[in-house]
Amino acid sequence: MQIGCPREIKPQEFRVGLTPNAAREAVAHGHAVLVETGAGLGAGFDDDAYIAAGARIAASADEIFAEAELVVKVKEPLAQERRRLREGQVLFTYLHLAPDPDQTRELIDSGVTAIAYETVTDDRGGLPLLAPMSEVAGRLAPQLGAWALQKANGGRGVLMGGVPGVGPAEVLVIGGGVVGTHAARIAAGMGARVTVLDRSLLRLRQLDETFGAAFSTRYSSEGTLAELIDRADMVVGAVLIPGATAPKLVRRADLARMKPGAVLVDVAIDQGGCFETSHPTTHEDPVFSVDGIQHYCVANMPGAVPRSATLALGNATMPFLLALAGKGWRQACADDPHLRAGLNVHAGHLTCYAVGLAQGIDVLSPHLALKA
Ligand SMILES: NC(=O)C1=CN([C@@H]2O[C@H](COP(=O)(O)OP(=O)(O)OC[C@H]3O[C@@H](n4cnc5c(N)ncnc54)[C@H](O)[C@@H]3O)[C@@H](O)[C@H]2O)C=CC1
Ligand SMILES: CC(=O)C(=O)O
Ligand SMILES: [Mg+2]
Repeated sequence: MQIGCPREIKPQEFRVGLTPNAAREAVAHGHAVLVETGAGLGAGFDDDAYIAAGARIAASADEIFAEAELVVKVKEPLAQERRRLREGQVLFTYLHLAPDPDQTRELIDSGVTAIAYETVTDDRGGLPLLAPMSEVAGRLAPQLGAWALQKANGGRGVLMGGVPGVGPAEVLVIGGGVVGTHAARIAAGMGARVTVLDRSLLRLRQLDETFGAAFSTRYSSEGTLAELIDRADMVVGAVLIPGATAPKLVRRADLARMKPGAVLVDVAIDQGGCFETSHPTTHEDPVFSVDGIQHYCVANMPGAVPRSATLALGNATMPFLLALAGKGWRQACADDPHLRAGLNVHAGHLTCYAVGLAQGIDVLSPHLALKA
């Protein structure tokens, strides 16, 4: 199969969908690989690394979209990329469709078959293609939040770990999944006093058993949130209902009760955000203030560390990429219900229930899509 990997064009996005290692593996399995010139540069992979892996280099994204049967990317296609997609082509990337009606409509209209990394599942209830980027974003969240807490950056001027005689920052993490766990670990490691909220008692038990006294856990409810938000110097939003728009857990009225200059890091912004006052920002201009509360809402946080993030993503996507290229999407999705859970759009139909629910659009069951 012809696999194509364009350069990412989202502002400040330096990750790449295919590592030279993955290209080498695909070529070894008999596939042809076409990579846009310069696609890997931001992650530290030059064209020669891809050529050495057996790939060809394309001069433009147009060539990739025209030739590739399977397009592999990192971020959702932007409008100019969506215009190049066509029926019969398979797109394998993050999509985050629930909060994005324009993208949803244009992907449906294009006829493409789109498999979203973030809704592929595994047999332990996890999201194996979201997890590596959640690990990265979770570890970045306290580091970036600490930057936003600095006075010169508009924050409250609180040091995460405090100093002898002065208490540490209070960090509240809402959602104890992959992002939340990694954020809590790093914030606690920086010396902050950390509390993690989740609605899953099982998850809270696992965190307690694994991390002991490094941070506290509380059951997530409106009451607990109301109690803890007033004290927080930093709140990390890390909830997820897979595929769906994030629930709004902190309302604008709640900001008035918070400490002036406190920081909200809304990692869940790619699913619409879990703070009512959030809107997506970019690495170029990551922070804005509402009612004196700092908001960090970058929707592609791992793009800040493209080398680490590309390697981590490439490790996770490789087996699915090889299955899609080796068997074709239809057989690969028929054989693997977890990959099938990633199918979001096919031949003019939406095929993801959570997105359909969010946008009020009819959904074709992924099972039926295999026959369409
Ligand atoms: N901004 C960015 O660059 C990135 C954003 N993300 C996003 O971060 C979010 C979290 O991802 P993961 O940690 O991988 O998900 P996950 O599924 O591992 O964890 C989500 C947790 O939220 C909990 N939860 C759901 N509703 C809740 C509520 N009302 N109160 C408290 N907890 C609640 C769930 O029980 C679960 O433990 C997702 O929206 C994901 O797309 C992930 C990577 C990068
Ligand atoms: C998960 C995601 O959206 C990202 O890594 O940018
Ligand atoms: Mg994102």
